[in-house]
Amino acid sequence: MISATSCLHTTARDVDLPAGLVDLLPHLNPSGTWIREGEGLIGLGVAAGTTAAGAGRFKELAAYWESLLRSSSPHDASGPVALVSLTFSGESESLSRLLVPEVLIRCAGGHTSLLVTTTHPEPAAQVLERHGLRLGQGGLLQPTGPAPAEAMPECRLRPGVQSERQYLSAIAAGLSAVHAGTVEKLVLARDVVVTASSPLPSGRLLARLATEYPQTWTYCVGGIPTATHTLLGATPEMLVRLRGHELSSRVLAGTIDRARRTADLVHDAKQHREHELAVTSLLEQLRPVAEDLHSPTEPSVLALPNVYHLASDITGKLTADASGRLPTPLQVAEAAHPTAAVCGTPTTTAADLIAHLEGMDRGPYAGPVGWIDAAGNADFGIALRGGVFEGEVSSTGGDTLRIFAGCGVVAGSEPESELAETRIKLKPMLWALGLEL
Ligand SMILES: C=C(O[C@H]1C=CC=C(C(=O)O)[C@@H]1O)C(=O)O
Repeated sequence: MISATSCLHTTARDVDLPAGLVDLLPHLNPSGTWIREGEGLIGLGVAAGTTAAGAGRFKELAAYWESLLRSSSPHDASGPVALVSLTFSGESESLSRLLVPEVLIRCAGGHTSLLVTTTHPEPAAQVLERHGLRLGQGGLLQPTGPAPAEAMPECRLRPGVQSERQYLSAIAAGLSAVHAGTVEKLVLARDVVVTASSPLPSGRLLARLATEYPQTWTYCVGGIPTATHTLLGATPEMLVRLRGHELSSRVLAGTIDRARRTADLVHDAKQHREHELAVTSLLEQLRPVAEDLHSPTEPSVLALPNVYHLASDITGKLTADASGRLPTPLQVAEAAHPTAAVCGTPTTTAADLIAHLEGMDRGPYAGPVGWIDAAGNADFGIALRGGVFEGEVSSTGGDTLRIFAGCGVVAGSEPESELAETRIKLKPMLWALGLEL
């Protein structure tokens, strides 16, 4: 960790890529990514970063970011940019983290820029070389080395904290709590563990996810040696996106296998109730920090290669305080998290039941993940359809990956079909690893 009093210098310039961001990924060991439809960002190395734990994790990361900005030049939309991942629960043993990459390649609206952030004067070419990049004639940014072999190391799959049978019992217990009226909705998750014969190339894994699931946000946050997890995945759910004072969210809840007909989702009252509770929770939680919140009267259907989801795109505006200050991105993320898409209704009772019935630490799974910039813009997705490297993590990635998936339990849920739903939600990561359930 670099202390918050370190002075950060960011230089920005336009560059060209021989192909796109996604094609660059297999050549690199990213400390962070956030890519959708070929646009977004790749971070390399860590110029500054910190970790936080407990109920105060959002505030601790926010305080660190504020002090970092005070000692940075320049600090506007051109830099610096931080990647952020927060744990689902304040009781997690995992650490929440914020990191400013040394190198950030950012692609938006067909325009690519390069940000190099350092704590001491160092030629940009040297920093780039350290991360396997070279800036050629005419601003062409190219990898210096070849991409690792296409094939993934041999992977094996084993049950996580709960076997499928134990998970079915947890769902049955959750359903009893629904029938007893303790909760109306409860999202229960499980994990599976993948062990590989050699370290998994995280850049190639991310490239496979971004290529096969372009409609999702392919995320990765790692790079801080003191933090125990590197998180990666491809989430279809946006908790909050902030552009100036404009806010938007994509709420997902209600799922069927892509092999079925959309009519099975659209005409299912149980799926709609599950969805409505997720939308209501987000709107209620955002109300203290936002106004003019609009949600569609009916959800739409989001088609992904593995599933159909009910989806609601919500918009609003941040509310300024008496002195005209807008809430910070981390304040908004804290207000919004956790929605009933990943926790339940009512929130606190559901969170207690989750801790008890899942018997595992969710770590960063289902927590906010994304980026913030110095101008107050941010994307915070919900860390779904992903996994966490465990144990020894080499520079190319770890060889043990814990992957998570959950589903909403409401009146009318059937344990066997909820279990089947978690299998299809595990599919993107398993497919990227060359595995099937
Ligand atoms: C909890 C997960 O998905 C959530 C997001 C979309 C649909 C969901 C559902 O239909 O249950 C879940 O609420 C997960 O992917 O692990």
